[in-house]
Amino acid sequence: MNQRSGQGRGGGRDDRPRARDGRRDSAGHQRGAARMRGDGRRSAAAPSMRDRSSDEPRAAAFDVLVDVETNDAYANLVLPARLARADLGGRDAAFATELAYGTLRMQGHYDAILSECVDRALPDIDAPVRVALRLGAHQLLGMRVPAHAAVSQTVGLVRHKIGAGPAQFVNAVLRKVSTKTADQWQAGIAAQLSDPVELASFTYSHPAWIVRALKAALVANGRDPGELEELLRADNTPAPVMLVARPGLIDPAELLTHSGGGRVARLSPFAVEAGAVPPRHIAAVKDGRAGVQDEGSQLVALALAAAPIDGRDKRWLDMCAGPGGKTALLAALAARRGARVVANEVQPHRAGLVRKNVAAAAPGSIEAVRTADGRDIGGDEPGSFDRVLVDAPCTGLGALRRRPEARWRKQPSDLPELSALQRELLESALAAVRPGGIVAYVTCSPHVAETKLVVDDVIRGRDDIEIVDAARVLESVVVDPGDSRVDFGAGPAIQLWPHIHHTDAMHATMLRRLR
Ligand SMILES: C[S@@+](CC[C@H](N)C(=O)[O-])C[C@H]1O[C@@H](n2cnc3c(N)ncnc32)[C@H](O)[C@@H]1O
Repeated sequence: MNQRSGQGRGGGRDDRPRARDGRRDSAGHQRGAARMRGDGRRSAAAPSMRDRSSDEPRAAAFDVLVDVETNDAYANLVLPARLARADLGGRDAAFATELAYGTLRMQGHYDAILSECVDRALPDIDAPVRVALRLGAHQLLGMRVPAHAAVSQTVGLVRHKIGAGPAQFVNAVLRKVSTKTADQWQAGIAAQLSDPVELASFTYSHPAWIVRALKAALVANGRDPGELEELLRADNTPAPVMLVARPGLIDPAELLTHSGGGRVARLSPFAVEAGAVPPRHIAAVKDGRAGVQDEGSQLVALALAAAPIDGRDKRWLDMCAGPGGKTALLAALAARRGARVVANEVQPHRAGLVRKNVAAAAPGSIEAVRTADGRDIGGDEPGSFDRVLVDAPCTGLGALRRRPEARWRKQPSDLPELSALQRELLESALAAVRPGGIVAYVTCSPHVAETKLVVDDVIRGRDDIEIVDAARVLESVVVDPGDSRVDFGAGPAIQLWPHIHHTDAMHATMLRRLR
């Protein structure tokens, strides 16, 4: 799906757009389809952004998109650097961010539309030209940029960055795109799709395998599969930047005063929604008393610390710690009760990031930051830890709101290797924890193959492991149990959802080792 291409003349390079086949002009137009998809966040393109003459934000977005497309770059890493290089701030930075992130999120949707307007398979078009077409399509269909500005500015960009021939081609294709509204394109292509998964995939711009996986995850967690569209829409909605005020180091109220108009969050007692001040400019973030951390990540760490255990509670292990967001929160919690954290990370540079993240940790709350394979710890140090966090490497399908390109990069073929590693890490954690101690198995993915199936496989046939009702533990740590988002399901596992909890879709299963 979304590669409805290659139907044209094929072969030689021809920069003229294909004549439209006229199949869909009168299809029943679905009113409000673009709004329904949650794409583009039109409000991000406020009137002040509608007719910009400056090319700089578009140039920045284009460079980021080319980098992501051709070098597998991460938009959330390259965009801030590119904005800084161009000295873009305020509305220009917001415009460039919406251009880049919105284009990436809705890429599959736009590719399906663009494929109707060109005479060759999209992958056969040079990457920078393909990227420019998507960028233009986003302005035309997902933002309130007037058509003439969207086309002329994008064409000017292509002329400057690539050349006159490609500029002509982009001009012709974008003019064709602009002949229909977003709702008309939606209705026309939707009319050709009878499979509900393919339809959702096109409408909400998610690969079909992810649509299927998210639906299966909703069902496996006792939720109504009818929530799927809401979930897909939430994935297309930019997530607020969340900060954590690390307990004992800074109060949320104080952090709030430095963040320029944010607000305290409703679930994690340590979360603050960032205001106008970029986190990198907040002193407490720079020195490690606070950090950028999704509320869901805070909640699973808080739940691990809150789970009741009998006896000693002195030594905690964070087995997959890099870059150290949860380590820093755990260390702050451990310091309050005289416990110490061992942070482990297999990649040396990520272990370095853990050290940076715990720079402000209370003396003694970090026993060590190690660089080692977590799979060896259970064998090397059996029964040594009272609490163990396995924040396992995963597909990250729970954080699609924050990583706009991730959905196009992940493949179902990633799963077998990842889930094998996840099993081994969990087995090691269950060996490393002492009898009576607790392991939290955490993923930033709700995929059943990375969550329930991993846990089921690892504990199958074992009578020395008890599953803890983590959902009830979580209820005990949230700031306002009366909040409508406090719906953590029947348990025992925690599964958070962007469309319910407004967090990343973090999963946590808690296991107690009985002997
Ligand atoms: C989901 S991330 C952890 C995020 C981290 N807990 C945080 O909150 O900042 C998973 C981490 O596991 C690390 N990792 C992968 N394989 C590992 C292994 N065999 N042993 C230890 N760490 C591993 C990855 O390098 C990555 O840094």
